[in-house]
Amino acid sequence: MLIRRFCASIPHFNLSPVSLTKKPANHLVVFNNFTPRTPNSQTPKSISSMGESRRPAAVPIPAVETADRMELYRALETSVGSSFSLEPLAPKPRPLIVVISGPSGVGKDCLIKRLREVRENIHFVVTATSRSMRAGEVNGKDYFFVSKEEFLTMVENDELLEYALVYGDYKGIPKQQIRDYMAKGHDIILRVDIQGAATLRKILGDSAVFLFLVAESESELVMRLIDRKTESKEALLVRVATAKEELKQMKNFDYVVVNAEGKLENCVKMVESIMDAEKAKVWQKRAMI
Ligand SMILES: Nc1ncnc2c1ncn2[C@@H]1O[C@H](COP(=O)(O)OP(=O)(O)OP(=O)(O)O)[C@@H](O)[C@H]1O
Repeated sequence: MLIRRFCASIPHFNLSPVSLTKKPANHLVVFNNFTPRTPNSQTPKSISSMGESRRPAAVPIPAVETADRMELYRALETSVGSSFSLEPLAPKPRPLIVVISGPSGVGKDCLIKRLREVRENIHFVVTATSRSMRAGEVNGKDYFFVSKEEFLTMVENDELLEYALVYGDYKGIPKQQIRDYMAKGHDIILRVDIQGAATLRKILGDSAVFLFLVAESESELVMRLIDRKTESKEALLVRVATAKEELKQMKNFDYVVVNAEGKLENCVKMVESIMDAEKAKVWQKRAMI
């Protein structure tokens, strides 16, 4: 019964009553109706077209308990009629575009900085901005700091995937950087505000992965902004009020990731897991920029 099922699973396998013969217990002999494939041989077009005289010889399959591993492997290979391929069974993962967004002060920069330290083959797209540099920031690493005029020229030349005026400053994503790194097989990380994420969703649709970063609570989010001490009291008020509205946009994202107080490492692991899962999908996203 088992042999019948095994044979039925093999293409071109003719399980006629004469196909199996009794042999000593340690050897199963299978007569099959194909020519083992060699570089110069072809699979027969149809079994019925083969004359009796061309039937291949019996292929003995040694007993599993006593057989040499490779001998058994080769016998199985011959019996199924083709060599077992060394090619990977999983399709090659495509480069991902990961959009990371969330309210101001939630920890987007911290998350991305750590992700870049722990994960290979990712490229963080350096955004162009017309805002002035903060203490500790490096031009070309954190942002490309440009004047308003230079920024608007980039817009005119269609060099930006998306751009927006955020709190009085322009921010935009250079297209060429994405193309260059995707061509090298790198995953692309984009950091945008909520407004930017909505625009990117319209442009990229489901071809990118959208992550919404949150603190464990609204209160914790406000504390983080206060502690960062980078905003004036007026700017702080705008960011806090905006954050309340932005939290409502969570539903437009694919994943929500919590960056809890003192738990940045967990947050990074979660993002890595999401990226790994996306890469293991049978139908992977294909982003075209
Ligand atoms: N898990 C965490 N626990 C405690 N503090 C954190 C955590 N993650 C980030 N922070 C702190 O929160 C503050 C805001 O972080 P960060 O600048 O990365 O936020 P952001 O989302 O990039 O903000 P913005 O959008 O305004 O640029 C920083 O002072 C950072 O050190």
